[in-house]
Amino acid sequence: MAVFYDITKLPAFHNAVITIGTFDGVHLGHRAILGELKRLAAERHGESVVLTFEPHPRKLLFPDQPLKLLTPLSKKVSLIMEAGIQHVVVIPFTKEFANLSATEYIEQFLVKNFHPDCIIIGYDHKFGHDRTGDISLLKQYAGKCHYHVDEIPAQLIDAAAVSSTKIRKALNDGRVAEATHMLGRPYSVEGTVIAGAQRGRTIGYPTANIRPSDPEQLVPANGVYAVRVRHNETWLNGMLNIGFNPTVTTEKIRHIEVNLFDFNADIYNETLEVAFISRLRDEKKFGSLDELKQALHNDKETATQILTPNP
Ligand SMILES: Cc1cc2nc3c(=O)[nH]c(=O)nc-3n(C[C@H](O)[C@H](O)[C@H](O)COP(=O)(O)O)c2cc1C
Ligand SMILES: Nc1ncnc2c1ncn2[C@@H]1O[C@H](COP(=O)(O)OP(=O)(O)O)[C@@H](O)[C@H]1O
Repeated sequence: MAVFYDITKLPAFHNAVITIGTFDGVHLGHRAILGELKRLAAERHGESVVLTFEPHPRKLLFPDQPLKLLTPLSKKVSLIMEAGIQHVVVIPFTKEFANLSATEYIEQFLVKNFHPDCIIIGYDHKFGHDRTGDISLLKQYAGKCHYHVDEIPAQLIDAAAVSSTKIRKALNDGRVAEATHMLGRPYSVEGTVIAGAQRGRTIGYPTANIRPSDPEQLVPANGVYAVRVRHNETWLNGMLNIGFNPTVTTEKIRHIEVNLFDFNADIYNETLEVAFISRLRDEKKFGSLDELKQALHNDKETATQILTPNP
């Protein structure tokens, strides 16, 4: 099992069964493809290999359109590995790479580097300069280049009814439970605990301020959420606010802060992973600190109900 970042230093894979994609989010649609890759690799006595791109192609092709991602590269790689794939190759998505014609992509990139036994791709996958390559071109070259093509049919991809874009939209609207359904796991963001204004403890709700480790990762819509939080190897329940804390400040600085239940420790500079379970409400400007405290009390009750498994 290994991750390769340098395409000039690849081992000779044995009967490589490969698939290619950006896989942002490693959602249920991606998982269907990874499952097929695993199954075919076993059937053909080959090694399973996922080729993925970094940076995300849209960042290079459309630099003016901001794009926040669902999974930082390290998370994406570990999710693919956890799905049981043997090798992940990270391909630098450069201008030069994007400019390969569809036939160069097949012969100079895929065949020369991987000598694939089998290539698995979705029925609608496009590749090469201007995305002119498709599955029929790949099939045309199969005999000459000694590989098989395995097509993931529309039913399998569409059955998942999932796309990275749909998940980004759901999260940007705060619909985190819908994101969970499409991802097959709760959406999560990892970050470091930084110092805040130290007001939280004075109102009885200390809140760890989180700075995401990857500034390119999507942070869900402003609002209050029930969350599970990983601190080292332990998962804790908590409630989290994303927003501008309008009750206590007029500064337009977006904060992400979490109050952990049944927890009391100084965790400045430590790493937390926040998994978004349920949206509770919008952030509000309350008339007083007492009203804010009352709201936090209610949020804690609601979050506890949501996060506690029914007996
Ligand atoms: C679950 C939760 C919900 C919150 N909801 C609001 C809110 O609706 N409006 C608001 O102004 N601040 C809200 N806050 C933020 C508090 O204003 C903030 O935690 C407090 O001022 C402490 O800030 P500090 O950690 O920077 O000291 C919320 C915080 C949490 C943890
Ligand atoms: N239950 C808890 N939930 C969140 N943070 C806690 C908790 N107990 C202790 N802490 C610590 O207190 C800090 C938050 O206190 P707070 O007064 O809100 O200060 P700050 O404004 O610097 O975040 C956290 O960063 C963490 O180190």
